[in-house]
Amino acid sequence: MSGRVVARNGFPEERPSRQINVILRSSEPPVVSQPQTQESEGQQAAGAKGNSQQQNLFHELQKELDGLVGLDHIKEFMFEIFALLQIAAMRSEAGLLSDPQVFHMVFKGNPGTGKTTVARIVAKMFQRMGVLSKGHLIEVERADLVGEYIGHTAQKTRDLVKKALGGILFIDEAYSLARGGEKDFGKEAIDTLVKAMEDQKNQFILILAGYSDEMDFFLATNPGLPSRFPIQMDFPDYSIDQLIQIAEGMVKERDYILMPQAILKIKQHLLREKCETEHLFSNARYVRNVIERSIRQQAVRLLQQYSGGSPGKLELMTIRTEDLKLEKK
Ligand SMILES: Nc1ncnc2c1ncn2[C@@H]1O[C@H](COP(=O)(O)OP(=O)(O)OP(=O)(O)O)[C@@H](O)[C@H]1O
Repeated sequence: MSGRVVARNGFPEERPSRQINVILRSSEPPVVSQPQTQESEGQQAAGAKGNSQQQNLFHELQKELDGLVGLDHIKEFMFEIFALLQIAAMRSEAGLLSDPQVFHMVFKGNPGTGKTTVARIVAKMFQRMGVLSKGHLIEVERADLVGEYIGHTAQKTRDLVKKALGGILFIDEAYSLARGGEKDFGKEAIDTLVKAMEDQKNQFILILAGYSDEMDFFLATNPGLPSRFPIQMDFPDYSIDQLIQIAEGMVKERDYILMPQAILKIKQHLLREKCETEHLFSNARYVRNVIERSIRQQAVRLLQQYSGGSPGKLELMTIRTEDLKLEKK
């Protein structure tokens, strides 16, 4: 057994007990540090400081990912990549081959299941791990890629790929590019993207996102595509308990608290709403809207209740059942 402390999601804890240091750089794969006998003490100290800053940034992202409710398979996947890159560095130190992998992905799931949030974190983590040079996310949809005349689409798409270099190009509802068939300009966008994946290999990551069934159909009807996207991730709907956990996390990070009766009321409402709207239910985004609306209602209530005076700190933090406006919008 190694002495590494492994967190719940599989990543090493912040202070690993083993002796190997991982250097996380912005444009190269992580490398394993070796004792540098010729380096001056000053250089070593500066290097160690930079390395520990990089590691801290990486651990912050790791915490952000771990802080997301559920999504265990995605947390495990990120650890796989982390392990792969460390071992790749060790292999090249040992003179062994370590081919770069293809990281283009398909994210499948209903609205509000965390696809964009995860993509944003993955972009930054990949930058820290040396897979991407910048780690930004460019989020687009059909209208951003498709133009109005022949040649316009290819130009628009190439411009967006250029913007995404060093980061992730995230295409929401990617299947809408295929909706008009062969004659539609969407086809031109797909062809341009495929060409960019060849020409700018390893310079950006493409993530196609959308509803599961539509994504499956899109991939099945474009036979050239599936093999270009070796990583497919499912984002399942959150359970009611997970949605409540998400709600509690959202109020906590905004310095509010939900009264137990308010939690119960949200729970009952979510059960009803989820059942009625099925795959249109927007999961964590729905919860976020409920919370933000309640915060506005609480402000109105407090202003009316304390006209002239100021509510105490606890009152400023508390969201009560009367602050929840949960009727259909
Ligand atoms: N697991 C989670 N834990 C905490 N918050 C979450 C989680 N998943 C999503 N959220 C929050 O829900 C909101 C919507 O998430 P996000 O935009 O990532 O969903 P999406 O799947 O990309 O939706 P869409 O497909 O409609 O664009 C964001 O505020 C995000 O922070």
